[in-house]
Amino acid sequence: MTSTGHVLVVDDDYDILTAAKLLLKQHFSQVTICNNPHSIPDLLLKNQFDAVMLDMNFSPGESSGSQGYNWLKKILEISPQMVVVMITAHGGIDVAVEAMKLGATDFVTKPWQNEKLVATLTTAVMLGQSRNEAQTLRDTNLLLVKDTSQTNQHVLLGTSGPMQQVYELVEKCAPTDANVLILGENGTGKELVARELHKQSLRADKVFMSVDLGAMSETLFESELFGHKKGAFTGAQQERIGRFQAANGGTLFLDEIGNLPLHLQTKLLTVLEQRTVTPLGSNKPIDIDVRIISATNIHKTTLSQEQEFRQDLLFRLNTVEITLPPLRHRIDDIPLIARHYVSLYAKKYKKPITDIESSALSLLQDYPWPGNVRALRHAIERAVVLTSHNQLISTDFQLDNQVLANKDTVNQVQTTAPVEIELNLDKVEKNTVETALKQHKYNISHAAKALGLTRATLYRRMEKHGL
Ligand SMILES: Nc1ncnc2c1ncn2[C@@H]1O[C@H](COP(=O)(O)OP(=O)(O)OP(=O)(O)O)[C@@H](O)[C@H]1O
Repeated sequence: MTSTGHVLVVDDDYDILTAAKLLLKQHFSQVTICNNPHSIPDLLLKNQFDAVMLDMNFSPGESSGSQGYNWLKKILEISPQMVVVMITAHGGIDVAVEAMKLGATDFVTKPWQNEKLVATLTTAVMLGQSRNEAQTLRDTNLLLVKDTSQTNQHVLLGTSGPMQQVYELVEKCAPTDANVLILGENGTGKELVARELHKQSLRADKVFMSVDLGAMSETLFESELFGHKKGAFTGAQQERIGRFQAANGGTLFLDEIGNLPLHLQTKLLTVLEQRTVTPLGSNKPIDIDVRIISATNIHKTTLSQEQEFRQDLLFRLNTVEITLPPLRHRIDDIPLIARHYVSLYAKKYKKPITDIESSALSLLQDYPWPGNVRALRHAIERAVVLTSHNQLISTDFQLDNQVLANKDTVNQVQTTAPVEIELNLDKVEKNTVETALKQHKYNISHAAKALGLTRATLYRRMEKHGL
């Protein structure tokens, strides 16, 4: 049976080469023979071999094997993953052992037994093919890594004070391997910051893998993250590596970490503590080396409650914490971000739009953007698609008037815990008083009026809550 595979046989004895070719071409799709080892570099450059069969001695009377060692070294220099099988004279076991120390994979003795030679080379070709495949995957991965980190889609924009602080933190902790927890409302750019941390880290040329824990079903959690063996559960028809292993050497971004149920938090904690994963259906732990960046839109106060989130896990995840401010707290960034997406979408939809009018920019700056930068980006995309002007104008934007009318509520809702609704009356009262004070810039008369209280009552409540 012929299997795919390209074999190179190098020997100075032409009879050996002819015999090898006659035998091997019945078993492999291509066999190249060569009687002059000086042609090896050129052959390696011009062909993709899966295995090389290499003689040890190339001069009459020579039996030390030193020529074979030198050509073996040369081959591995040019092609480090090459599988080399040495041909040794009968009794030359010591020489063969030495060659294997230098990187040869196996050896055959002359005169060979046909079946043994074919078996040895079949194993060598299979090993060579999987090494070539792995190399191709590594190269492709490297290209993808470069491609995704350089694309315009992933630029973190903003020059406002709050963003400067974010950049500073990113720059400081990116080159360390510290785990980072990124906090912020939906759409504030948490994933972009995670990518930036990876881009500026020592792992930049390795993979950045993102996992949305919020979207992962509980039943799939373990197999997705830790992988599984064939037959580990009904439906596991193939062995599959998990995200931890796939991200090995690189960065694993665990998005929506706050949505992880408590019992799965325990499993994650074990992996982070032990730095190993055990695929489902296996009992062999695999070492992993990944940097963990996690993110959540859940408020820190909620995360800090033991019944919601394991504090030992939180402690592992937030060696450094980066909080992204909502867009309404950095409205100076809106023109820059808006113009960036205008030009991106104008190009994408091939529309001759050059800019955005200043009145439209003011409108965007006045909008509270509960969906933050993601919502701004979508609004721009929609406007670019629908407009018939060369500059976007206010009426190109279909902003939600209700959100605009309740602008202050957006702030209030988003700055308190967005997911957990506070039910403790005392706390609700404190939050409401605090919000009213902030909204009215600590003008007691206005805040009291908004709350339906007299000034004296408001003062009493402020005192009660230590405000
Ligand atoms: N500072 C920024 N500059 C440019 N684009 C941004 C910025 N922040 C966010 N974006 C864009 O907004 C969108 C949402 O960003 P990202 O996914 O990073 O937010 P997120 O906080 O992780 O959101 P979620 O909490 O919903 O997962 C993306 O399209 C991203 O390109």
